[in-house]
Amino acid sequence: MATEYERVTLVDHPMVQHKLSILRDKDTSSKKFRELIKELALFEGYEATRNLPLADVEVETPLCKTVCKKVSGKKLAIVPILRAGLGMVEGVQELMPAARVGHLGMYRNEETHEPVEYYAKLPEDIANRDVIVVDPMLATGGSATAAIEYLRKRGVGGTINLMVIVAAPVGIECVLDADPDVQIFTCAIDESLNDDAYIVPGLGDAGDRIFGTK
Ligand SMILES: O=P(O)(O)OC[C@H]1O[C@H](OP(=O)(O)OP(=O)(O)O)[C@H](O)[C@@H]1O
Ligand SMILES: O=c1cc[nH]c(=O)[nH]1
Ligand SMILES: [Mg+2]
Repeated sequence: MATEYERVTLVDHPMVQHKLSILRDKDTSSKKFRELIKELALFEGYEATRNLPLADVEVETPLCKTVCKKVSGKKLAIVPILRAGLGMVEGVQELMPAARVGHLGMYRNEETHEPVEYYAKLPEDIANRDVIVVDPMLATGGSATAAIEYLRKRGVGGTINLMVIVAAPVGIECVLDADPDVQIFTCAIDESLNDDAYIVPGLGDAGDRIFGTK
């Protein structure tokens, strides 16, 4: 559904809200957490690809020839922000098996909360692709903004969609201000950030919960 922000879509299907509630629960296991992140990424992917262009194709059914539609336009790349974004890749890949995957490694400095870039490996032809950046958490917006700026510097001139699971208003505003074209998809817009820049109520540290590191 539309939100107060022009370029932000809230994916609030009842099944999404149900799964998100389980994801937020501190007693949800790491295994279940990974499954839910993957499922939510698949559901969100439907929304993020809603406006993909279609072209006519001729198909011969067992009965006759007919004209149908197939997705056309630019090829896609999925770009997870490591680590937590990795948890969303498989869900989006189920929807778009042919999409290439690029990786951007970033972690937040615990004191300044600024993103530190430590890895990048993108498809060679990234400049010619539309991109879906995936990361479950949009907190201050520093990591997502840095990722989008990196992609623009690497020549991505077309569509960049950012898919997150939980977003804070300050993070949304940071990303929208930084890029005039980016579209954001999120399953929830939470209240605020705490003093450690964690989203409240949020779901904790997504990377640690996916990989069991804490
Ligand atoms: O909007 P921001 O304030 O930048 O915060 C969000 C970032 O923080 C988390 O990553 P983290 O730094 O915990 O790294 P990890 O995925 O390796 O755990 C999260 O997955 C985002 O990338
Ligand atoms: O709430 C938050 C904020 C940043 N990163 C997370 O994993 N969770
Ligand atoms: Mg983390």
